[in-house]
Amino acid sequence: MSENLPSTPSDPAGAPPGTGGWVPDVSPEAGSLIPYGSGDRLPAAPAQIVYDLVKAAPRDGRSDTEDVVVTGVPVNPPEPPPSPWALARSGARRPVMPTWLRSWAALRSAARWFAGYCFHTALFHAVRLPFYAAVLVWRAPRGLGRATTGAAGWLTDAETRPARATAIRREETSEYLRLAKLRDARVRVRTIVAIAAGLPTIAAFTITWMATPPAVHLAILAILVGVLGMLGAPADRPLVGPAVTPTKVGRLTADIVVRALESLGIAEINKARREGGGITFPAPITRDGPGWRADVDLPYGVTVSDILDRRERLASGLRRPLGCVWPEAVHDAHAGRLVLWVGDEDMSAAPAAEWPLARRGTADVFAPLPFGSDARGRPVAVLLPENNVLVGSLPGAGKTSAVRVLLLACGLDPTCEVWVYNLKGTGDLDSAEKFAHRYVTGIDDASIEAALVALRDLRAEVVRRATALKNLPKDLCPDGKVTRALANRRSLGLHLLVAFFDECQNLFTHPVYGEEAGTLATDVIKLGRALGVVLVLATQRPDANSLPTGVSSSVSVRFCLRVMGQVENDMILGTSMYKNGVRATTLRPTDKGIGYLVGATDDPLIVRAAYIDTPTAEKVADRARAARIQAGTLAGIAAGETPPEPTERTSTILDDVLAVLPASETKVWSETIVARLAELRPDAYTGWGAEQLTVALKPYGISPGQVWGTAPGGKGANRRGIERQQIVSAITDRSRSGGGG
Ligand SMILES: Nc1ncnc2c1ncn2[C@@H]1O[C@H](COP(=O)(O)OP(=O)(O)OP(=O)(O)O)[C@@H](O)[C@H]1O
Repeated sequence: MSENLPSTPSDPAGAPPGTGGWVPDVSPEAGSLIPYGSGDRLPAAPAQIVYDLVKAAPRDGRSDTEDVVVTGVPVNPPEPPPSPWALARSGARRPVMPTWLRSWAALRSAARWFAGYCFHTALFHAVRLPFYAAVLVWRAPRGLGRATTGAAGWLTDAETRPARATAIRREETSEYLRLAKLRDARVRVRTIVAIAAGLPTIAAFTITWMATPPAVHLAILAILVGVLGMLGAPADRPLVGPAVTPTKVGRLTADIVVRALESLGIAEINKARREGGGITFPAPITRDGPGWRADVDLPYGVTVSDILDRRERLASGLRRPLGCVWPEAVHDAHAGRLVLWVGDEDMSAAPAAEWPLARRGTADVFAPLPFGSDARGRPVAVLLPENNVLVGSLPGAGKTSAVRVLLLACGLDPTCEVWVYNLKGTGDLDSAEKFAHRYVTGIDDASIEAALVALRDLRAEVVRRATALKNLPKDLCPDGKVTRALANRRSLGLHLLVAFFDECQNLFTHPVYGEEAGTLATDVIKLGRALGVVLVLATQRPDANSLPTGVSSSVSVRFCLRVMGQVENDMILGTSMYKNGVRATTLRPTDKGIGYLVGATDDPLIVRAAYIDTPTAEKVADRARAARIQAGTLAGIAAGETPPEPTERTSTILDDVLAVLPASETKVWSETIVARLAELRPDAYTGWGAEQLTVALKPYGISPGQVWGTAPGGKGANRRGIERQQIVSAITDRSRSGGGG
């Protein structure tokens, strides 16, 4: 009904412009709408509550924080409760335990915060102690003066002096005499008290002074000066200031949201507002995590993408830092439904939530792995089985750190086999050496070739797994895919195998290995999904040349940190994402580790990846290694085994094809060659068809032609095949150019 109702134009007759519209009835029969400006009630309608601020926006100098109240019905939360029972029925029950007591992690985090707070406060004041001392000394004479005047005033009953003066002025002799008598009595008593208390005190003080060493004298003097200094403090200038200045974040109200949306300069919004239609609120603005959430229906014709384009202006309109303002589309609603979440704190400035596995615990790679948190501070996890992950951004936005989170999580599951190819050549992922089966870092040809060999091996592994899975009894593998139960049966070799390729553009753009690598990666992504082989690819150059289309279109989980343009955005996040308002282009250079995550949850989500610094990563890797030693699964490079044989690493498709083409055969059918290749290296070539051979040889400029041959039955035929001489020439060229092999 919210969309079907006229927002405002159907004002009751006679309502002056700017006073009509609809606001929700918050009476127990919630759902009815009250036309404001008329005082009439519409019949109750069982519908969604619509908050319409078309004409309620502040144009009359009201402050932002004031509620918009029209005909006595407030639009902005919190609303005066119509009846406690109605409120209780409709309200969400607050959790019995406070959030910080609901898990050990939360409790630890709260305790850490408190300890940090105390430490900071203590340090803050400790540094200022000399200053405090100087101020106290400066104020002590005034304090002494105040103390003396106060004591003299008390002894002489100074407080009744005005009463006596009044009696004298009014010439009330008897009243004056009564007051004077009273004063004399008081002064007498007070003098006796002063002598009785003062003389022993002075005596005790003198004895102590004479009996104690100079250090104690100093302490006594310091205390005296301190007390006098405090007595001498001006009322408006306290000695000690607060160590933490609380950030006061204003409430998000409908007025503020409307004002911000109006300030975006979107013609349709302003036109709709002028005509009395416009912005409605399908739900009250509520607290959601450490911020406010407003659900907004934009005027007809305005889409959420229009708003996302102007996030910066929106932040200005809301008077909040950019990193606090996170507008989102609601993908299962209409294109004009906006969810605006406004955080109390800039996301990039807020401390990142600690990675739950940073200090203790192991992981289960068949369950979602903790990855980071969303803008609202809710944990975000990524499921690896049946997925592949692509991470992309401009240099330095936090790709490797995001990859490291997944890498260490995989390491913490002793059943998970991890291969790491850091083609950036830095030591960012070095901690993985302690538990990974394969670990290579470098940007030289040898490292890139090693990555290619890994992809070949992965492809062969996929083929092996497919056969292994097919041969399993159906009751063990009802869904035809690798499961935790199958992974636990070590002998089957169906555990999860996750291969990480950081800066994978260096592999895919390699003049010799690039094309084959692209084909292999696409195959592995497409075929390995259900077979427990997962690729995690990170690239800082997401364009058509650096990321094969087969790869960019097939990965299912995508994390895009800051990028420059629409092409890169859609390359990483998927086609039309930019158009749909999922724009990593709006992120700022300071938004390190923050990006859009697509595929891990139903809707794209803005996520801050957990940040694991190098010392912590080393400790996590130690735990991962220990867990593997205990489970008996430490293998490969982490167990000191030698990396794959150099012959294997340097052999290429050219060498293998030449190996199966004896000099006696000048031209051979492609199908014959792949059959021989499968015999030569079953692990690498089983399952290959003539098509794959064509793709694999294409980078070397070799394409099949028509070849006359004889089929097994003895019948001659013309089919597609390869000339041996082409292979020989390609190998010669490669050797001349120093291309390896
Ligand atoms: N989640 C995060 N939270 C806070 N800071 C982060 C986060 N991720 C990364 N950073 C910061 O950003 C810096 C760069 O991160 P990282 O090396 O992962 O970027 P990159 O995109 O891989 O860079 P390059 O493209 O050069 O490889 C880190 O040193 C760290 O200071």
